[in-house]
Amino acid sequence: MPIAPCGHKTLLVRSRVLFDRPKRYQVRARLFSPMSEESAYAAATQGSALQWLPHVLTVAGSDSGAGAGIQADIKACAAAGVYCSSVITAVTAQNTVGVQGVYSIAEEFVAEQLRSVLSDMKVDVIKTGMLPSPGVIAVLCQIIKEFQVGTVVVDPVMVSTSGDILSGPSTLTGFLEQLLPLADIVTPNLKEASALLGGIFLDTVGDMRSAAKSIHDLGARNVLVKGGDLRGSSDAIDIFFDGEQFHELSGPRIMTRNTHGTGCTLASYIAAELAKGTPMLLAVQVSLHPFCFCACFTAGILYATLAKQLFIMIVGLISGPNSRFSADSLLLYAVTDSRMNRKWSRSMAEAVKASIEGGATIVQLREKEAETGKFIDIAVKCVAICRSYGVPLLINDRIDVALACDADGVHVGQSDMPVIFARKILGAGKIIGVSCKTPAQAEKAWADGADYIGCGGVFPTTTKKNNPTIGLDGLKAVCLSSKLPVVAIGGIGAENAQSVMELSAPNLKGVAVVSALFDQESVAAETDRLKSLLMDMVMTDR
Ligand SMILES: Cc1ncc(COP(=O)(O)OP(=O)(O)O)c(N)n1
Ligand SMILES: Cc1nc(C(=O)O)sc1CCOP(=O)(O)O
Ligand SMILES: [Mg+2]
Repeated sequence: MPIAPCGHKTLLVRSRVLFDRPKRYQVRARLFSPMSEESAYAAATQGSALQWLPHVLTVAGSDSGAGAGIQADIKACAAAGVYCSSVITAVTAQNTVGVQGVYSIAEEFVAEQLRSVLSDMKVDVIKTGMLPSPGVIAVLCQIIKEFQVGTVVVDPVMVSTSGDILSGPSTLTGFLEQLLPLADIVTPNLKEASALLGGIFLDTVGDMRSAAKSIHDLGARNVLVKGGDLRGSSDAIDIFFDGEQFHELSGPRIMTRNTHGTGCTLASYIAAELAKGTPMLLAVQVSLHPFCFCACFTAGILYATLAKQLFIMIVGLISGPNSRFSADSLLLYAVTDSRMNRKWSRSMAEAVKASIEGGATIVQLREKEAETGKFIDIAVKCVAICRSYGVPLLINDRIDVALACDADGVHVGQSDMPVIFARKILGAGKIIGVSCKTPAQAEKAWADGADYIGCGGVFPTTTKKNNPTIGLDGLKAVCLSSKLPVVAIGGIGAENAQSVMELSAPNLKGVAVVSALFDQESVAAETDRLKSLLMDMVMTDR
């Protein structure tokens, strides 16, 4: 299909037809992460669909048993929905018990593999694993600089879980002087952190904090010291340090010796999240989260690896499009109201379908009156409708209902189930939104693992009783302090949407609306009207 250089909208819409890309990436590329016209054209005409996909390049050793190394990295990225290319630095004869042999690849051939991939494909993140020689580290660092790779995740693999040496002491200088200064995050376990710091003894969480700071001082921008091996603690505690703040990420320890490959899997999952644009701390939290809610898996790093890989694959497969939240879907957020449906004599299913046909980009079932059985009944129908259109459906307040109907997530308020517990129950694959009226609430939402913030009431509303109005200033304060995407709510319609979207806050992604869509004769027509206005605002914004 020939594509002529043309206006931005047309080009992107056409290029969307060319590639059978997952819907979330279509929307992102089309609306919110516009490439320049030239690069969109180049991608559409020269490149493959790979140009559009988040892409991790793993530079690591092959594990014949496939529990760790390159094989684990590829599986973790696949489970996270991210393309993974691989540069092999060593071939190991290995199983879950130990390493029987290592054959290192010459640095020249590692360089050749790196150049092959980087000269052809857009790589978002390089993740490093086993780097068997100082020469391999040197060529890797040189090529990272040469190709200006955006993000580097360093898993400083030195000794396998079984105790076998994978990178000898000769590589230490390379790690310290060349690789760590390029690292956006480094993920040592206790032994590796100790080795990087000249063999110091790490025995307490306090030691882990000091180690994280010292490794940060060596040049890594973020450090995750994994405490799975820490003695005497009932919880597995990891310390994350971003140069300013420490975060203690803890979860109950699993008593297992089956830890082969855990480090590779975690670092790859973090790399995959970063490739998708997830902010650093959230990427780390999400990578630890999938394992929190199941009795067999815990936050922390002592997991049974094979079961863990299986689990993340299952999460990836069964949760499908729900597992990855795109902030772009907040553009026109339809929040239902059954009283309005009764007034206009339509069923919830009819209302939801009409809002999607009018252009709603996400739907929330806000059901304040129905009994649980009835709510689930309605929700099951609406999930089926939304899924058939590829639009996420969230459930207001009720985590149990969301689970029962396999909704894409929930929206909770400050007096509903706290985000941290909702996340534990729902896992990383579901979307969690939380209402925030203040910067402090926004900060907590982020730390607790929410995906987005609903902020209002921006204007007075009659839909929700006794709802304090925070105004445009209140909305702006929350947006400016929030690391999460924000959707504005409360009294918003076609007449004032522009004043909301004009706030110069890049994380303000859209408007959530009840009455201006559902207390109307034609839901589809009103949704379409508001959607067109929002689209125009987004387009002119660029
Ligand atoms: C997108 C969005 N933002 C805010 C809310 C309000 O949630 P909450 O404060 O829990 O109030 P109720 O909706 O439960 O009455 C929302 N529902 N959606
Ligand atoms: C459900 C809800 N939450 C709000 C908040 O401020 O958190 S305002 C609101 C109701 C919004 O309805 P309408 O679009 O009809 O004004
Ligand atoms: Mg609520």
